[in-house]
Amino acid sequence: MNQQQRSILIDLASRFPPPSGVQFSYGTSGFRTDASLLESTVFRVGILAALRSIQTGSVVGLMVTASHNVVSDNGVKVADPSGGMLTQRWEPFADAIANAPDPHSLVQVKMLNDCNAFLFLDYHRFLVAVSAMGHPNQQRLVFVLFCFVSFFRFISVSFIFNMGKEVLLDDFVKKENILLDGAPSSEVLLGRDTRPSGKLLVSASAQGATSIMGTTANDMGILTTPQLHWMVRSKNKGIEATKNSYYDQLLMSYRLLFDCIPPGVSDNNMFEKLIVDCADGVGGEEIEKLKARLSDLKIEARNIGAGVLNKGVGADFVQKEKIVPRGFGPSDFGARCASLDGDADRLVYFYILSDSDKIKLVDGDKILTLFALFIKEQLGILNGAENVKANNSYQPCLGVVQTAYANGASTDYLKQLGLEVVLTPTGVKYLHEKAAEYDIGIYFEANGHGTILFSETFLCWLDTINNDLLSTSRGSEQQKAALRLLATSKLINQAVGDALSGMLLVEAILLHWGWSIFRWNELYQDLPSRQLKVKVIDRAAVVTANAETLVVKPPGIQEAIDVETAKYPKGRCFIRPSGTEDVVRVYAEALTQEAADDLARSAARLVDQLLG
Ligand SMILES: CC(=O)N[C@H]1[C@@H](OP(=O)(O)O)O[C@H](CO)[C@@H](O)[C@@H]1O
Ligand SMILES: [Mg+2]
Repeated sequence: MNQQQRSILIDLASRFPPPSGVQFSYGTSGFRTDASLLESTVFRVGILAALRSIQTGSVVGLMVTASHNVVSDNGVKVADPSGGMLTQRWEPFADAIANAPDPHSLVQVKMLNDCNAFLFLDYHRFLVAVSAMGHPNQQRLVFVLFCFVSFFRFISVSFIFNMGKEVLLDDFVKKENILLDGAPSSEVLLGRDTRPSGKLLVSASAQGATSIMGTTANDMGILTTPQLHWMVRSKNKGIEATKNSYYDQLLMSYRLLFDCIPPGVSDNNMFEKLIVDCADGVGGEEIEKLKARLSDLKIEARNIGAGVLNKGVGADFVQKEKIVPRGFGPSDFGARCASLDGDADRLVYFYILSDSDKIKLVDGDKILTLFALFIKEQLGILNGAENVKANNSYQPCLGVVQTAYANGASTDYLKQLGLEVVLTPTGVKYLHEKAAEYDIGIYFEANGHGTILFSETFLCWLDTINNDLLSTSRGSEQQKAALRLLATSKLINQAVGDALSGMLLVEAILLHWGWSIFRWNELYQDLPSRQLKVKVIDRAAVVTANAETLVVKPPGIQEAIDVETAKYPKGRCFIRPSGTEDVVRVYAEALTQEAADDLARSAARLVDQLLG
């Protein structure tokens, strides 16, 4: 980093001093906290995004959102050039840059100032000594001695103080081989959800990004988190990256799936409207845009922005509380309903049970199961095709990825279908990475965040098969199966979980089989479960292993949980530190709701006794 860049950066950074006494950590989903504490962090994440863009020679995204958190919170996360989450390798740097104590510590060796302080002390001593002497020879001697001592002190102090000290940005740039001088132009796409604090924070992040010379910050305005990820991915593939092109792609592929519905499928479900709770977040406005262009699906959007974001509404509320969200009531009994979260990257379905505020939740696990059944069916049809039999050297591998929060009944059901099911730690960065190892990888968190990833190899193979079938048996079920899979790969967001695209795929699959939400929900019965959270002094004291199903630290707690769990038939229980809140989460599952509640409460008590 040259001197000019250094001074621009220090000057800008000093306008965004970090709050005192706050330690930031790039958690499950970037940095998240009270919005008033975040200006310096988003500025610095802007710098990080610019450096990542320079390193990869690609467009990088920066999203200002706190998803399902309360409206006064905000957050920031980076989308890598693939459209996925920031590479985990850069997370320690994200922590370091967010926690650097002052602007100078980003680019300068602060310790030189300490050396100067030592020299000042010497100079002061020198003046005192000289003024006490009468003879000029004595004064000269003291002067020479002063010069010697100061010189050696400067050398040794500089050496000792700077030994092992790092200049954060310079060191990182060197280590990651980022060529700042003469680098090709770099670009960061910025986006935000509807939080009132978002505008100011985006402006700070833009200043951070452009403080790195040659970087352009392109503000995409208010959009859903998955839209920003989709735009980053598209732009890097040379595809137009606008909201319009996003909707074009979604609607075109939905239409293709609609046109491929097998003949004779019951249309019971077809004309019933879908009611969507938009969490009073960004999904509200976006779903209105989608609706305006959708002729084959009736959608009624509620909680589209007039109420308080995420308050008694949204996917997180519905999934955790299992009660009707604000704006819904007994008159909606029997309707097919869905909930998005504040930034529209989570989706759950539900229906209202009669005479109560209770709902039947159709969660991320059920969405995953629906997708898995559909893909499996299409692959089965395709395997029956002569062209595929003739070219059977390639067998696409389908894998399913869940976390420990997946309901045990869903995992059992998926395994019974003969599918390979893998568990990863919580956080889509882990699930996404694992799913990308398959030809077709389906991942979902129980809370409704997930997608289907298709490998390039599989898509090339599918394209060839589809072209062959087009010439030999156009319009056959086999050719339609190939087309359905191709359309699904375009409809479902390949960058990240996306409530809007996920919702269209759910709707297309329900239509494909003529299923109601009740039929879908009957695939398997969820085991009763309970989630609790416990406030602790230091959540980092809890260390887990085996995809968060075992506690390694503090010692003794896992054994105690095991003793409690053994008391309940089909009992399962685990604890883990949250990555987005200052709590330890407790999850329990058992044969009855009462048992699940008891087990969760006993585990929460253990956590409280040991760590509270
Ligand atoms: C139990 C639960 O729902 N945890 C959520 C929540 O993470 P925690 O680390 O549990 O706070 O927020 C994450 C980001 O949205 C999401 O990926 C994750 O699934
Ligand atoms: Mg979200």
